[in-house]
Amino acid sequence: MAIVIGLTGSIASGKSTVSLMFDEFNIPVIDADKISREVVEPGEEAYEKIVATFGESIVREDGKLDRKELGAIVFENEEKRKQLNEIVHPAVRKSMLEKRDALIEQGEKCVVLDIPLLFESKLTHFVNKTIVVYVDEDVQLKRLMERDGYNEKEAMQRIQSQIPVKEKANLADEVINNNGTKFETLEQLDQILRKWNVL
Ligand SMILES: CC(C)(COP(=O)(O)OP(=O)(O)OC[C@H]1O[C@@H](n2cnc3c(N)ncnc32)[C@H](O)[C@@H]1O)[C@@H](O)C(=O)NCCC(=O)NCCS
Ligand SMILES: Nc1ncnc2c1ncn2[C@@H]1O[C@H](COP(=O)(O)OP(=O)(O)OP(=O)(O)O)[C@@H](O)[C@H]1O
Repeated sequence: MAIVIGLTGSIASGKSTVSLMFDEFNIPVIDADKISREVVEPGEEAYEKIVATFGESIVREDGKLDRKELGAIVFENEEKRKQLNEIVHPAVRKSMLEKRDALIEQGEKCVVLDIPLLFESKLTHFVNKTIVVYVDEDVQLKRLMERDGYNEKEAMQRIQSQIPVKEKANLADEVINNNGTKFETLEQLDQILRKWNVL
């Protein structure tokens, strides 16, 4: 029986950082953020729906979505964020499940689904075990502002659009504390995977 791990956390808590560590263990990761970019490429059904809903101002000159502009709209307005989710999420879910099943079919013993909104979207039935990558909110805010160049208001809007990472930690099978160094994070991941007999 393959084990399917749901990797989650809050924005900028360190999911992608932990994802890269799974790569080093040769464990495949299916990345919901990456898929959510693929399913909105021009010509895809979700793309057409987004343009019809949000208007031409969120389309760049090259025809692709202006993600910065769309982000500014949806993180300012909860109703619009929900509308966008309703368009994008079904296609993301379908693709993730197909990829998960194909990897298991190929004989992978462990597959990771990296899903930022695993708990918000109630997708825990997609996985057998959950890991939350936790950081204190001050560390999260600082890393988010540094990584994406948001001001404090923009960063806080994004943090507050999700269930607080502290609450997510209570829902997880295992928690990785990513306040420290990346090496300390790797050590915690290594321990969890040994405990689950994945390594
Ligand atoms: C709003 C969009 C255009 C902004 O794009 P941008 O390139 O700036 O950000 P990116 O997609 O890399 O997301 C960065 C992080 O923001 C958070 N986030 C993204 N979308 C959402 C959302 N709808 N609600 C809450 N948090 C979100 C996640 O933690 C994600 O890891 C984009 O995030 C989007 O299309 N979101 C809707 C789809 C979605 O929910 N994706 C997240 C997981 S499937
Ligand atoms: N232990 C750490 N020490 C220092 N910086 C870190 C650490 N972990 C992550 N970072 C940095 O913090 C930022 C956020 O991390 P990362 O991109 O992995 O978060 P994420 O949870 O994948 O974010 P998102 O939800 O936006 O996809 C990045 O710039 C990353 O390099």
